[in-house]
Amino acid sequence: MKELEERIRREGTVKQGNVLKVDAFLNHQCDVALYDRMGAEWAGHFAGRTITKILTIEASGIGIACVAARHFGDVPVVFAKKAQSINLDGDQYVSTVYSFTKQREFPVIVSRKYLGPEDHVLLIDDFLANGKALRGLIDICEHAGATVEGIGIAVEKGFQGGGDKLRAEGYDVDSLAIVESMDPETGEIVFRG
Ligand SMILES: O=P(O)(O)OC[C@H]1O[C@H](OP(=O)(O)OP(=O)(O)O)[C@H](O)[C@@H]1O
Ligand SMILES: O=c1[nH]c(=O)c2nc[nH]c2[nH]1
Repeated sequence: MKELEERIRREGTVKQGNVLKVDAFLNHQCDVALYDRMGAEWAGHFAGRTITKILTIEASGIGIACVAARHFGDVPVVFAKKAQSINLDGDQYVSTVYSFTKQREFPVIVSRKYLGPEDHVLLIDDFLANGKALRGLIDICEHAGATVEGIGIAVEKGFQGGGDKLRAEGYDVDSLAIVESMDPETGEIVFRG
């Protein structure tokens, strides 16, 4: 998606430790009109697939997934929680995810009420790096007996390999911008062609 690539070039900054900071529009301050155009792109890519639910993971995926849902017939959006809460009751699917930005493991929890074998799921997230977050969500779908129809990602860091491993396993991963390399010294960002 050219618009997203240009926005990353214009407003993104490359940090040490393979971190791309795009919090001016994607995952801190939110450009909702951009989210809407991203949702339209995924709707085009996944047209023809039956999607009954969108699944994402807190925190940064939630806003993007909710706007995307408007392009998939307003299907419900479920987000995996990263902490137990007195607000979570009943039976849960639980997995574990190593957080790239927080550098520690979190439980990922989805109530059994909101995901089941009848569901055809689109996974949505802001970033795909090593693929840990998606592995947690896929694990939860497997526990639920739900079908993963596809994966929509805003920014994939291709050089970290998580996306290509998932593609090799047969998942339909649609990343709107794939960063092939980025240099914290010069700030240069190269996208996959
Ligand atoms: O492919 P991966 O290596 O798993 O990296 C991608 C994940 O990392 C971020 O989550 P994180 O827990 O760092 O922060 P968040 O609370 O901003 O979502 C991002 O939102 C993705 O969920
Ligand atoms: O803002 C972010 N920048 C990143 O480089 C990244 N990788 C995973 N998750 C991320 N979030």
